[in-house]
Amino acid sequence: MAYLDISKVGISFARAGIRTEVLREVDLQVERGEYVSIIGHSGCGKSTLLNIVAGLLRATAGGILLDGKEVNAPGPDRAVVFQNHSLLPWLTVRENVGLAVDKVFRGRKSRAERRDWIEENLRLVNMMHAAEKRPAEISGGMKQRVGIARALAMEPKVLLLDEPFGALDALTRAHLQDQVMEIHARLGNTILMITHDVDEAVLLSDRIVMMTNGPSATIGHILPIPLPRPRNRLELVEDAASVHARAAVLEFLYARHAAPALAA
Ligand SMILES: Nc1ncnc2c1ncn2[C@@H]1O[C@H](COP(=O)(O)OP(=O)(O)OP(=O)(O)O)[C@@H](O)[C@H]1O
Repeated sequence: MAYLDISKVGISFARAGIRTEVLREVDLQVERGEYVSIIGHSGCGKSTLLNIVAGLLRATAGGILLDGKEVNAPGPDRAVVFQNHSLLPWLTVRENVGLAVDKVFRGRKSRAERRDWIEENLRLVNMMHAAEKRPAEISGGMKQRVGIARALAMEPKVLLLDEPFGALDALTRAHLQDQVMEIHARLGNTILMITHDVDEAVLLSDRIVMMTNGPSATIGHILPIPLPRPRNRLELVEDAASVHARAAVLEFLYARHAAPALAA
């Protein structure tokens, strides 16, 4: 059985007496250590799917198993990083990460071990130099790095990234993508990431999951990205397999499943 097994998941919402089916029969198996991206037009249900995996929403059909255990509530085995950082503004960078570490490891690690663990994770994202700063005193990219450190510090079984680089400028985004690639290479995390960015999906993923448009969205196609790692963004620009993968995703999104407004 796959490490993360999303099986025939569906969800519908009722509003003013009308039921809308957002997702139908979503089937996805993710192996341990795999980096899987989900791409699809705005509103198709990507965040809804991620929130179901996070346990923040309950599927109305199907189910999810993580490492053989049913997912039906949020838990520290699934850490989420959102597009807009969710750091507590009154705490320092170190305290923000510390809060998560204390929650997960109190009773299992001593105070000194927890302090070292916080530092190790801040070092992993190159944020030790700003450990005593508060979120308002650091840049958007730095805040996302702290969010990633906080998520990694929980040692989740799966890291859920909801457009983690979406609000950043292009250069900061590239820098952070490289950092996440390095961390993934070093730690072997299992990652499920939502993105709108085709190049980002090709650069980072082992597989790209392409969603059809909603309502009743589902997985239209899953594209393996057979590029060797470590990957280098400059080399990929002219790499035939990379160019081919990019074209396949663009074709899916803009020819076969154009956004409703574009298709009209
Ligand atoms: N709690 C809810 N109640 C009612 N409708 C909801 C709820 N959550 C999501 N939806 C609807 O589900 C659909 C999918 O939303 P979702 O945010 O998952 O899409 P998305 O693909 O992540 O979009 P984007 O790329 O713009 O972030 C939308 O039509 C949204 O209005």
